[in-house]
Amino acid sequence: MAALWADAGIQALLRHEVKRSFLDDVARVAARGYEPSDDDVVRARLRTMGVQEYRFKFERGSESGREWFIYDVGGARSSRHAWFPYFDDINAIIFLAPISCFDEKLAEDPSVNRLQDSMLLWKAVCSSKLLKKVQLILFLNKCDLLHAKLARGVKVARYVMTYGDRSNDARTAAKYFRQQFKDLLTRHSPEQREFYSFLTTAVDTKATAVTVAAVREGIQRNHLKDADIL
Ligand SMILES: Nc1nc2c(ncn2[C@@H]2O[C@H](COP(=O)(O)OP(=O)(O)OP(=O)(O)O)[C@@H](O)[C@H]2O)c(=O)[nH]1
Ligand SMILES: [Mg+2]
Repeated sequence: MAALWADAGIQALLRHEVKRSFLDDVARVAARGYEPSDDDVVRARLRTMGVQEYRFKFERGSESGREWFIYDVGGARSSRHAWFPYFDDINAIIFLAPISCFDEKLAEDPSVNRLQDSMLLWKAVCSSKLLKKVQLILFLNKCDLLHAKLARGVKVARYVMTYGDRSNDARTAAKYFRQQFKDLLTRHSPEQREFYSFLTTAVDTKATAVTVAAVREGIQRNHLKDADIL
């Protein structure tokens, strides 16, 4: 199932158009009575401080009465220590890695490459004994920006030495990064586990809703299997 979705992600990636910025929309945003749309909300930069908890209770459908707890954790280095108390009793981690950032540095440490930092963090999560039973789901995010960056002529091989003479298109680059993350999971997980990955553009709310629905189903199925209900 994961592979199927990932391929769908590649198609979406190749079709993707770059999102507009707030500056393109200044008249609308500055108008009296402006109300942010869903697109505006996902385009806002709102740094997560510490950990934010969200609870959802389904009122209808097959999941009626079931409650989900979602914890959004800050990804900045100074926020990561706050994650550990939440490792105890979770079913799944959705890990977002920005694949367009292969040529960027961390704001908190300009000597560190952002994608490299994501990979090291992913490796640490995969290696954790505390998390060995937790389902890990990787979102290779910011595919629209990856596409735009490569179309502008930025060369992956200039920043990622191991990229070699592979083609400098978004599809090849995304596949290459996905394989790197997969290798880390395979090599560093304390127990064998499945690699679930999706190519995402989080600001594309329609496509993301489809991905999230698939992920939700996958987590649910895993949970029921673990509880021996399936
Ligand atoms: N173009 C584009 N922008 C994205 C995408 N995903 C996130 N962004 C933008 O990236 C910025 C940062 O997003 P946040 O959600 O604040 O990032 P975060 O990873 O939660 O950061 P922390 O809360 O500090 O951990 C926002 O302006 C988002 O709109 C994407 O797939 N494509
Ligand atoms: Mg955040």
